[in-house]
Amino acid sequence: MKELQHLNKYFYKYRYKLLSGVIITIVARIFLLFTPELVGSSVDVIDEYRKGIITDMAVVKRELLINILYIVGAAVIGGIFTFLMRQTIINVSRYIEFDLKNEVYQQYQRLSLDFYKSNRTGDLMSRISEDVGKAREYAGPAIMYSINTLTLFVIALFLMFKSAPLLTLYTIIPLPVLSYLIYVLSKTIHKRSTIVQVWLSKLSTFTQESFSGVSVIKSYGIEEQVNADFDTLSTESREKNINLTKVQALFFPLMIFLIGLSNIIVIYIGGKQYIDGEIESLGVIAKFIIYVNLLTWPVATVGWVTSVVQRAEASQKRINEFLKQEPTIKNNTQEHTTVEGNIEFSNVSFTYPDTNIEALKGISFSLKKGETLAILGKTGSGKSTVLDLIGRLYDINQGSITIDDKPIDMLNLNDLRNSIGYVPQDAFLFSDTIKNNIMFGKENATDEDVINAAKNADVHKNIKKFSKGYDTVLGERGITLSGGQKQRVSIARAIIKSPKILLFDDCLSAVDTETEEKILKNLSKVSEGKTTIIVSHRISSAKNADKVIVLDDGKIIQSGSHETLLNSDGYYKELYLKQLTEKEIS
Ligand SMILES: Nc1ncnc2c1ncn2[C@@H]1O[C@H](COP(=O)(O)OP(=O)(O)OP(=O)(O)O)[C@@H](O)[C@H]1O
Repeated sequence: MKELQHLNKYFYKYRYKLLSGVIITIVARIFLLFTPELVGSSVDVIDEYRKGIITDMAVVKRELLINILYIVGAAVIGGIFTFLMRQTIINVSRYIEFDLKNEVYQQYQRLSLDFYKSNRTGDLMSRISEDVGKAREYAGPAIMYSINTLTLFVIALFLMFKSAPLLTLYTIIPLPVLSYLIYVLSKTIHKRSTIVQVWLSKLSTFTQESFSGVSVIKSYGIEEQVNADFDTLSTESREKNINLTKVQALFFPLMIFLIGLSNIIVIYIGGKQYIDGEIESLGVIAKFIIYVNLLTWPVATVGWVTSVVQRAEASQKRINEFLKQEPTIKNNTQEHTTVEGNIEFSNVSFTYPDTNIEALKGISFSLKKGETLAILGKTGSGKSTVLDLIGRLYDINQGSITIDDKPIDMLNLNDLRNSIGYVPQDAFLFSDTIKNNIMFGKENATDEDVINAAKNADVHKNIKKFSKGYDTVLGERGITLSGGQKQRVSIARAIIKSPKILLFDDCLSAVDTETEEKILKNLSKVSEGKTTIIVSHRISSAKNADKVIVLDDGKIIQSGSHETLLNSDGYYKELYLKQLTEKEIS
């Protein structure tokens, strides 16, 4: 129960709702317990009439009618309170589930990139859905059924002991056995349903992938192979489901068997005691039969609740492990920082913590506010890493990075990131309208801002061609943009917020050189006064930059302006000549 203590703050938050739920539960159960006593007294009235103690039939009828009215009244009021019981306690558990999901989600947002590298997306999803769901079962149903059982048990046993102590002892003998068996059964059901879930998720991942990759499957003509694989998976999944149904099917027969057993004990022992004169009336046997039936469910839930609490404890443990993690990239100051855009790298080295790859080795360069730097180099030479370090997605291992002469880790992290417009190598767009995808960079942007940004990214004309224009929905169930269009929407998103620092990571690779030329021309206007870094494989993107650096295996092998680099032998000049020839040929 140690891990579940995390939920106590939520219980406290909803203490009034919870308390009213507890009271309502107790009241609901009390009304339920009127029935056995009333049935018992009805049977007694009939018995007394048969024995001649009551001689007037009208008295019998009146007594029975009153009892029936009480039973119906108690059932109606009990029913209303049972409804309210669910409305309070189960609702509280839904509120707690909502809060806990938000808490986990906010923690996900807080954590740094390395956290996402070391945890699989599936795991992150299941913490926030399945594990939170299991914790909810503890916060709602488990508590509700526990109070339910406790109230019923205490009051029913008191009433039963009062009228026939020995019979009570015999009657409750099978109940702990029932509770234990239900506990074992619930655990087995849980184990098997977890396996079913695993297979279900394998099936849905497989199906999802085969839908997304349908063009590859069709073009390779491997439909039959895919069908066969699906068949194997679904057969296995069916077997697991059948295994689960087998144990689930035991649940009710077991309950009915044990209720039957208790009934037999009541009738046999109760009957014997009645004959021997140890019980004063037949009504006792009648009401005991009802008590047994009333107690069976709550007793069964003791076993169920035990296994729910165990599961919730395990789930909450996994959730707590995530909640306890601290982001590796910390915001070291709450003071606001205004960023001007002067960037300096001094002898910076960086090794990725997860792969131990030394991506940068002793990099130094400086950029004044408003200057443009182009970074070129072979694939894997460390270009994107330089941009990631400016956004402080990672902290460096050696050397120093300063922004406006302040160490980067002493700037307010949110202010730093807000002053950066970053266009990643793989443009990521949300399944939302084009307008919202662009506005993502600036919440309060006007339509005019959106259009201007799209124009500068040279994607306005493309967007206008869609029948719904800027309201076109992208992604699943929406339009799929071409690689170049995605890149340009992503550029529009970065420039709309007019940031102090613009980082373009090879984001013109999917557009033709003519469009590239146009975008670069627009960007030179947009980026006026802003520090800009363009990572590229093309000389055309670098030629107008104030400075160029060429990286190779994490080191700077050339630096200077376009002109100076063209005048010296090396990677830059070779690339220039190669791309010049390609252009001439095309
Ligand atoms: N997130 C990461 N985690 C671990 N290693 C990484 C990560 N990103 C890059 N690397 C490694 O760091 C090195 C530099 O990668 P980087 O992406 O900076 O190169 P790049 O020059 O931008 O390459 P490209 O031109 O292909 O985009 C590579 O060896 C790469 O495998």
